[in-house]
Amino acid sequence: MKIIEARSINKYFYAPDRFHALKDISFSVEKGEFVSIMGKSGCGKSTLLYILSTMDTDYEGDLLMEEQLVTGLSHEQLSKIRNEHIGFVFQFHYLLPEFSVLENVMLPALKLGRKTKEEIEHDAMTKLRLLDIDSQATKLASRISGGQKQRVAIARALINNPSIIMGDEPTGNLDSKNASIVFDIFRELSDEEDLSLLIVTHDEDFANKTDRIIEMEDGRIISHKRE
Ligand SMILES: Nc1ncnc2c1ncn2[C@@H]1O[C@H](COP(=O)(O)OP(=O)(O)OP(=O)(O)O)[C@@H](O)[C@H]1O
Repeated sequence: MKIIEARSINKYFYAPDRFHALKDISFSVEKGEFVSIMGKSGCGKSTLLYILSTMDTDYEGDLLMEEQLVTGLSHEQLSKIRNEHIGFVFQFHYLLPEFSVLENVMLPALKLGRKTKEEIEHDAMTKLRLLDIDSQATKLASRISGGQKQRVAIARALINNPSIIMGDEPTGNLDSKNASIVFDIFRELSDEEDLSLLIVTHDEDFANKTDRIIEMEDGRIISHKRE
């Protein structure tokens, strides 16, 4: 099944001048597939991820999630889809420093309001165990290392059991040892949990180990390299 699909997406910016930022972008990510997006600075990677994650609705073309058209839905509907289907991991973890590790992971599920606090706490501990960071649960998020913070950010991205994880340089701020730990976690999530991953990276070693590399140049996809 296609978890996400872009059909002929074009994006223009109008300030200061008209600028064609994404040119006829078409591709899809299958269930359980681990895909990386590479390309020089300014080629449009973040702009594309912003559209695919349904945050930016100002584009031409169609976006489908789990084979349903999402282009044209209201902001409320999109926000629901985002919360239920997409987990985000960024270069900077954006954890709330004054909250505990456990509370940070619980937050997106509390926001969704589907389960009791006890159930959410149980789920959050399960995710923290999966990321092998449950021993840090009661610590303040500001009091753990950079690599640990990124693992907590991944646990948080997983809390609502999304079908896809999208990442904008999630290992960009980590040393090589921690970057490799985070990569291995992504690989395991793809192989064992059948989770789809779409990760923007500048790290060629990282990209070479994913299932497919989407290479961008000047707003276009110029190749799909399958490993
Ligand atoms: N809000 C905006 N208004 C005008 N132009 C923009 C805006 N946002 C991005 N751009 C332009 O669109 C192009 C793509 O930007 P984008 O941030 O997607 O690149 P990127 O590939 O993610 O780069 P990087 O690797 O440096 O993060 C760039 O030329 C950028 O200057």
